[in-house]
Amino acid sequence: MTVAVLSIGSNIGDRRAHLESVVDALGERLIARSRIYETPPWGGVEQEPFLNAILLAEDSDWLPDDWLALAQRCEGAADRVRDIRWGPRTLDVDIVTCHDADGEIRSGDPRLTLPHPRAHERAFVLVPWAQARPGASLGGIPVTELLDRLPAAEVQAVRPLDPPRGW
Ligand SMILES: Nc1ncnc2c1ncn2[C@@H]1O[C@H](COP(=O)(O)OP(=O)(O)OP(=O)(O)O)[C@@H](O)[C@H]1O
Ligand SMILES: Nc1nc2c(c(=O)[nH]1)N=C(CO)CN2
Repeated sequence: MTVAVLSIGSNIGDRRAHLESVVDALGERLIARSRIYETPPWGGVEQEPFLNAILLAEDSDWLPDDWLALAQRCEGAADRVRDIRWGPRTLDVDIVTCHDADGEIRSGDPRLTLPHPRAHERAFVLVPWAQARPGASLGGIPVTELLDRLPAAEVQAVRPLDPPRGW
């Protein structure tokens, strides 16, 4: 059994529909989801704002590779093209972390690095995650503490869409 924390983001086309497509693909695996946040682009590329959210999902048989395969299927279905690193995209699905019965799974494999090596420095990941799971931690450090380490302006710029409309 594994539980995965998925970060989903979109800044091209029908951003909300792209996020919803991952909820649909997860089906009964979905166990929790954050609200949807509008977030300034992270990573230095000038582009439109993103919508971001965090999804938590569970499967009794799946291994980390199965979560990556689902992420890549969803990106493919959204006609995701890989061009500029950290550039605009219809849909980005990252595996932030994955737990099994023994705890947080660690992997240095570049095809699937766990926990995600940049998640701890991204307010667009940490803010929704803390909202969906107030006690969450990453690499043994509480998400709220990771947030305290980021510039306050970056954290404050991650704003929930208003009104929530079901999310
Ligand atoms: N934890 C992970 N989650 C998702 N993809 C990962 C992970 N670790 C490694 N990868 C690999 O990273 C590759 C590039 O992913 P992608 O193009 O989505 O990167 P990116 O979103 O531009 O950047 P970032 O990884 O910083 O979010 C994927 O092909 C995938 O195999
Ligand atoms: N705010 C925000 N910025 C990003 C995002 C994202 O999902 N949200 N994804 C990126 C792709 O790697 C690059 N920058």
